Amino acid sequence: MKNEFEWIRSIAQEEYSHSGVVTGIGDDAAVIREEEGFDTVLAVDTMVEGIHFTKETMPLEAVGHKALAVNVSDLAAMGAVPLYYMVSIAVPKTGWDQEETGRIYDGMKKLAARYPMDLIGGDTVSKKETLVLSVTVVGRVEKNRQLLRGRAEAGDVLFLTGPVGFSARGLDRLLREGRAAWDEKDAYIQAHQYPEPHVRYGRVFAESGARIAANDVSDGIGHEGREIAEASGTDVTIDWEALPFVERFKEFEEREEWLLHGGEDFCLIGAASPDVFAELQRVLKKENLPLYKIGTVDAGSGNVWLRRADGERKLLQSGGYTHF
Ligand SMILES: Nc1ncnc2c1ncn2[C@@H]1O[C@H](COP(=O)(O)OP(=O)(O)OP(=O)(O)O)[C@@H](O)[C@H]1O
Ligand SMILES: Cc1ncc(C[n+]2csc(CCOP(=O)(O)O)c2C)c(N)n1
Ligand SMILES: [Mg+2]
Ligand SMILES: [Mg+2]
Ligand SMILES: [Mg+2]
Repeated sequence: MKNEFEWIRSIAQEEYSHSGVVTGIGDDAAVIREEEGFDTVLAVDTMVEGIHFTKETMPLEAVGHKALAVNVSDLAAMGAVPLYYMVSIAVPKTGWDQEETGRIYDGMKKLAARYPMDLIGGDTVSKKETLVLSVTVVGRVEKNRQLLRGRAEAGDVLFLTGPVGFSARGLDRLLREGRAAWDEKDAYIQAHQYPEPHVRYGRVFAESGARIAANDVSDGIGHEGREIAEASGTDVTIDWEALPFVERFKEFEEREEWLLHGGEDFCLIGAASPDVFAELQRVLKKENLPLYKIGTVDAGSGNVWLRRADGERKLLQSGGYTHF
């Protein structure tokens, strides 16, 4: 077994992909240098064993993948390019070994290599009972091009960059069946275990320079739609029948819960004028990236409405996972 310092050396990268790393792992803090013309974007999200995953719902590589992915997703929601990450890991004194924590890092490194992102630091501590993994990410976006939640206006199209409800449907099965449900070919299990952050969408939105509101879907479109509505001083209306793949959920009693409040989907929900939406759809189509119109932004004050095929609207109550 390696001691704490040998272990840190073992997870450190041998070289960095970005020349902006002035000082990486091995000193009191990291030093990075940003280029002219860009703003730095920072986010941190934490995954806690027993709350965000268990050893039955997630392979350890997936825990690493998802801990980084949920953070990259916040960068995507700001239109940023992912560059660097830092990892704080609190490992229980019993029940976890170094081979297992190594697999969490393998999952993070595999995802990081795709962008690429460099691991430039972190922290290692022990604790009782459950593992806690906190990832801080650093990205950059062209000056003043960041995407914000508060940019929606009445008359806008409400859109989604991918399906929702898949992760919640996968989790439902994982909580009942545990490892027996792990299946690389099952889209719902994969959506829960290996969410794909929508970085490319965020970049297309930011590069367009158009007025676009965006938020990533960690807590369900009911919640994220409300955040856009509140920040923009509007209402939003979700058309139930327009939700991507809604027909696959017809037979399930939990369909509203999964699609509207399930969360952990990590696609983007956003708003843009009808003209901008049509142009984005055209540009994204060339890259085989779908963009779904799921509703409208209306004059109002932070409400979320759900509209059925017959046009009937009902106010959507708050839902989704809350920690307090
Ligand atoms: N404990 C905290 N201290 C300081 N700021 C916080 C804290 N928790 C959240 N924030 C800030 O509040 C804002 C919203 O955070 P929140 O975590 O809800 O967003 P998110 O990461 O998009 O959602 P999720 O955590 O569900 O993925 C962000 O600006 C975030 O930095
Ligand atoms: C074992 C297990 N039980 C329940 C869930 C569901 N869950 C946990 S946190 C969260 C919202 C996003 O978290 P945050 O607000 O911290 O971003 C959701 C939907 C899970 N993933 N694993
Ligand atoms: Mg957060
Ligand atoms: Mg977010
Ligand atoms: Mg987040």
